[in-house]
Amino acid sequence: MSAILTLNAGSSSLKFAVYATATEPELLLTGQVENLGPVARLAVKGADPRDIGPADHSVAVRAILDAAAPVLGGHAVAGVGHRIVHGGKAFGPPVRLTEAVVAQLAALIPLAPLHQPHNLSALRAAQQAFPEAAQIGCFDTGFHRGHPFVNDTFGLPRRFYEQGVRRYGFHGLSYDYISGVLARDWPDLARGRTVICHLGNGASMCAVKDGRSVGSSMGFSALDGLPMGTRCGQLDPGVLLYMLDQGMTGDQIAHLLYTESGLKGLSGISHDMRTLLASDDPRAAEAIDYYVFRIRRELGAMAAVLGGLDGVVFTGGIGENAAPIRARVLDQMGFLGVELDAASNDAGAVSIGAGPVRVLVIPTDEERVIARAVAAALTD
Ligand SMILES: Nc1ncnc2c1ncn2[C@@H]1O[C@H](COP(=O)(O)OP(=O)(O)O)[C@@H](O)[C@H]1O
Ligand SMILES: CC(=O)OP(=O)(O)O
Ligand SMILES: [Mg+2]
Repeated sequence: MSAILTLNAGSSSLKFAVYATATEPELLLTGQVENLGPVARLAVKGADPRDIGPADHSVAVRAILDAAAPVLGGHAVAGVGHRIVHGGKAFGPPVRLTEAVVAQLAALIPLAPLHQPHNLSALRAAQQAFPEAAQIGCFDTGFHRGHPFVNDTFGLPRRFYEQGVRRYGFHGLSYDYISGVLARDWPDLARGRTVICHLGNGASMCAVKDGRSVGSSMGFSALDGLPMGTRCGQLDPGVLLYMLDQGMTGDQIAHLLYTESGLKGLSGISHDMRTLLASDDPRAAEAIDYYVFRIRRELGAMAAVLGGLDGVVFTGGIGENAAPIRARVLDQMGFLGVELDAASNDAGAVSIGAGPVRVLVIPTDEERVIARAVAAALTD
């Protein structure tokens, strides 16, 4: 029996899964190295999490290959599926990661510096470990490639659009997975108008109509839209001009916007929502206030884009686990038909709405979307 390995490098975690190859791959093992940085943790399902000390993405890949070895031992790895955050203008559906493709993807590193280099270094590690396996790239931007022009463009001279300066949108593997769950379990909703809130360390929202993305809060890079763990979210471009005028270099600005901003920058305490929720420091409260405010604003904007709302879905580390954040996001949203059932929300139920708009909490599974793509590629 052959196996599929998936590698999903996020900004704060490296998630993996091992499947037995089948059209609907059968999960054998899943886990992640989380909290990448000075005290990273390896959490493999079914085992106690353990601290692995300082770990960047490359240390994490090695820890994952070690952790997966006992399960992989009995199976030949036929394919490795990689989450690739940015596919740019050229890539939508999954592709084989040939050297020519990798060269094009490497050119997109400046557009997703927290992800793209790690996605590609995970590929190199996997090529070394499994030289016979098919290496398949699955793009976070893919789900959004059919965006209508108005949500794909900026108000810049046309040549920038032609060059690829577009609102790509990200977290597409997550939105693809959630849309699949809706189609299976809530078919009426899948045909309707839904806002999916992917609230993880990176965060975005997607307006989905009849199963297709018609708008995303993230744009050209994974900086736009909502404030995130360490990223700023939507910013007046005049602020960038001000920073340049103050003598900051492009690299300094990039570092500030990607790694020193968002919840971390506003609170001065942590990028981690768990820490902020547990803190009684007023700066933590203000960071959360801004986070919630921006999600609410985007929800209203997306309801307008969709021409109404049939469903709201929460997913991602914060969306799935932080009941108080969900409650605050949906407070006083009755004018949109959104009411929260507080008891279901606190109990961690799947369906937490009380009004006409269905409100759901659905754990995302980007790995499964990747594994399905690998399985399909293996039969081509
Ligand atoms: N119980 C919880 N309450 C609040 N926030 C949580 C909880 N569990 C996880 N989180 C948040 O989820 C974030 C990680 O989300 P995740 O989707 O796994 O991240 P990534 O973007 O790296 O894929 C963490 O930064 C943490 O703030
Ligand atoms: C695109 C992005 O922000 O991804 P993540 O949430 O995994 O950091
Ligand atoms: Mg993620």
